[in-house]
Amino acid sequence: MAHTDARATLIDGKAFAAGLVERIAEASARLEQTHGVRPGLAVVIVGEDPASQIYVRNKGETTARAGMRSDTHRLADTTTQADLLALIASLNADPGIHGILVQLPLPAHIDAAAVLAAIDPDKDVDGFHVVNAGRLAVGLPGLVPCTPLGSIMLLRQTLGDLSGLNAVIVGRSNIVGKPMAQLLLAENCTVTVAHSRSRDLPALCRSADILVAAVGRPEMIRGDWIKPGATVIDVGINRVPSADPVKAAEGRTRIVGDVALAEAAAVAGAITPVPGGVGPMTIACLLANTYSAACRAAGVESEPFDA
Ligand SMILES: NC(=O)C1=CN([C@@H]2O[C@H](COP(=O)(O)OP(=O)(O)OC[C@H]3O[C@@H](n4cnc5c(N)ncnc54)[C@H](OP(=O)(O)O)[C@@H]3O)[C@@H](O)[C@H]2O)C=CC1
Ligand SMILES: Nc1nc(=O)c2c([nH]1)NC[C@@H]1CN(c3ccc(C(=O)N[C@@H](CCC(=O)O)C(=O)O)cc3)C=[N+]21
Repeated sequence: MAHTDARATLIDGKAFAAGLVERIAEASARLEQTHGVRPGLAVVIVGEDPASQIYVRNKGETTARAGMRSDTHRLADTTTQADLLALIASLNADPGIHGILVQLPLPAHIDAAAVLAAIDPDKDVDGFHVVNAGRLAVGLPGLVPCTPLGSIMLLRQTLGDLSGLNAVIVGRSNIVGKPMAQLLLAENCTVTVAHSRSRDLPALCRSADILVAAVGRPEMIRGDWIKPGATVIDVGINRVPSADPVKAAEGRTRIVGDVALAEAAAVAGAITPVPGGVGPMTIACLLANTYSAACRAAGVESEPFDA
């Protein structure tokens, strides 16, 4: 994309996601007409974490917009691991449910790894099961984590072919950083994964043609860490006090990314804003994964969405 002035292009993830959800809705309707299968997603949330409640509500609304079935299971934070595993077993066995998402984080008394391992890998629409992580690592088809998948779609839309570009990912979590590295490698990028022990992070970031921030620290990445013209994908979702001190005193909050947006936009070629960037893509990709899991269950080839 041409970089003609000092202002970066804002990558409109919200608009891209809306178009994607529309295409998924059409493909889902065709699947239902031709094979009598309506894609079904089950979301399981344990406890009352307010941020999680927002994601779960957004997912429910978007799933309805796509004409899919969406069941939300709200469990008390005192729920035992055994009860949660029993619910997952029943969802694994339910032919009307093609995707299962267990909202993270789980309460401390529950072993999250054991819970993720209990989900049928073919219904693991988060792509967090070791079988799907393994498939991604060796290049086999499988369910790919939604946030990295959505980020790659935005990069391809912005840059086209990613071959040979230097990509730096800040963050090495199993849900964002590591799968993002696998996907960028598959796109023929030269990939560096940075984390809390990395030395001279600003210099590392300045070497990036593609910079992915998945840290969870509000506005940590500054404008002078960015290579002029680089493409920046800000995955961070951080709740901070409102910029207006009166509202802040009332306890009002706003959401910012891991990148200082105004500074970065003066240097980068293109950048995803927060909100309105990667977040809506995560939800759209969750629906894309649910649709493809439903196709697989029905023995049908899924239609591709990566426009
Ligand atoms: N937009 C969306 O749809 C989604 C957004 N998110 C958001 O993305 C962010 C990251 O999420 P997630 O991957 O789950 O987070 P984790 O907390 O699991 O991982 C954070 C990573 O950042 C690294 N890190 C922490 N501090 C520093 C530092 N000072 N310098 C360099 N690296 C550092 C950590 O390093 P180390 O491994 O060494 O500890 C770790 O690898 C969060 O803001 C989260 O809310 C997450 C999922 C979806
Ligand atoms: N099993 C599991 N899978 C997840 O994918 C998962 C999870 N647990 N736990 C929490 C994180 C975070 N996450 C987000 C999804 C969408 C938005 C989103 O829609 N954001 C919008 C709106 C933000 C707002 O204003 O509320 C935006 O950025 O524009 C944000 C964050 C999924 N996660």
